[in-house]
Amino acid sequence: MIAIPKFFCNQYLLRPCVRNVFQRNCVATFKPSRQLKFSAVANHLKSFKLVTRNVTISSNSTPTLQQSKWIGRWLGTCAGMCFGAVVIGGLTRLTESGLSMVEWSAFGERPPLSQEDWEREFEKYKQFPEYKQLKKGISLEEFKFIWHMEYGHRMWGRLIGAMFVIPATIFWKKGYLNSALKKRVLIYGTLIGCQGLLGWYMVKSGLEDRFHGEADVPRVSQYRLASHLGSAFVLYSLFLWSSLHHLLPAKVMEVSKAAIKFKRLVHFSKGIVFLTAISGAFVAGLDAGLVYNSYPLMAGRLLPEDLLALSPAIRNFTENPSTVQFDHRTLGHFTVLLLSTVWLLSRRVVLPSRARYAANAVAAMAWVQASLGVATLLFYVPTPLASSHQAGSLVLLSAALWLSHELKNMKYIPK
Ligand code: HEM
Repeated sequence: MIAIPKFFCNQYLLRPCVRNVFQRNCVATFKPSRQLKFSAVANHLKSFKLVTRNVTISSNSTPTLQQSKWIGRWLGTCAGMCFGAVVIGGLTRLTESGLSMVEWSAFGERPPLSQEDWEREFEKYKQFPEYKQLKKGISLEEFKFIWHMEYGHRMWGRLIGAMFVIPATIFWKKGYLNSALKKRVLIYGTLIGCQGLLGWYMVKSGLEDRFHGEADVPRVSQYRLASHLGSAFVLYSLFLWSSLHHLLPAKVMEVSKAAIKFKRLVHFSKGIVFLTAISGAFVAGLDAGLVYNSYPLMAGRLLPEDLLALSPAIRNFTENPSTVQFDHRTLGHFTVLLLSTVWLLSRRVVLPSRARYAANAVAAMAWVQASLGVATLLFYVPTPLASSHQAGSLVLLSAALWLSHELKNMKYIPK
């Protein structure tokens, strides 16, 4: 039996007959009669160990196919849970619940159990600007609702932590993880921790005593909201990418120069989807979805009158709600145009069949997402539409990631 790590196949671009066996597995096995065919491969694998008389070339750096599947399922579950966290976080923001818990503890806050506990918690909330300026006079029942929304979001985050750490420890101990995976696990774990800290750092900005006057609405900093959402998107993307790597490995293909250009365009589009999503976070953070509720014009104009109202001009891009909405619309339009071009080009180049499905999904989702955005605007940001638009951005990003993952192993080999 001969076992060969997948990265080796990618690196050496093995002939198609050999590749087909390798693509699906991190480790491929062969009967002794076929060994000779792979002797050339074996020669390259000097750092691997010859074990049995059937020539087992094994590397402690490679999980088996079965182990790889389990790792893929685990990372896929973490990705799904991150998706859930983004949706719950969005609902928490849209129901104005995010500032109801005024304290934070890394290992979990104890929920109030008795009537006295609840009243004490409510009293604490009353000391902060959101209650004083926005929610004065709400009942204890209303407070309980917003408190539970925020509590649910925090606990979901901790559940992700547990869902990540427990299997990671088991897989690590059982030797399922090679050194590259161990590094990744450490990075992902750190990112999960940072995500929680960033969440609290964001909430703190809404609790500070810095809101004065009627027009000054107590809310979290749009910069911190965008960072919290952005890092959630990064974490989700890493989990999804690694899960695809284990469950749906990309085909190794020799392709034309045009296909390589297409691959670069897909990478660029993925970046633009991410950028558009971050600009959306600024719209959400400044409640900029409520400043111009007409489409395609903004109060009858292509460019809003107050586009550069703040000085210095650079501040407008992150602090002026009109400019922030304008930028997000423009980026949204550009995203749709770009992804439609990707779809058109995908018909003209030779691609793996799954990549074609992914290109269809990306283009269709871009149109759905833009339509949801327009509807959110025209109906003055109702919670169900705004939440669907937010979830749609993750679906769109997932489709873009899937497409670029399918193209990952396409290589151009000059003749
Ligand atoms: C097609 C690419 C688009 C993507 C990837 C995208 C993504 C996003 C994201 C991630 C948010 C933040 C949601 C949140 O944190 O709650 C957002 C908010 C928003 N987007 Fe988009 N968007 C796109 C297109 C559009 C278009 C074309 C429009 C309208 C012309 C639009 C209007 C809005 C509005 C009004 C909000 C604020 C909603 C709120 O306050 O919750 N979007 N977008």
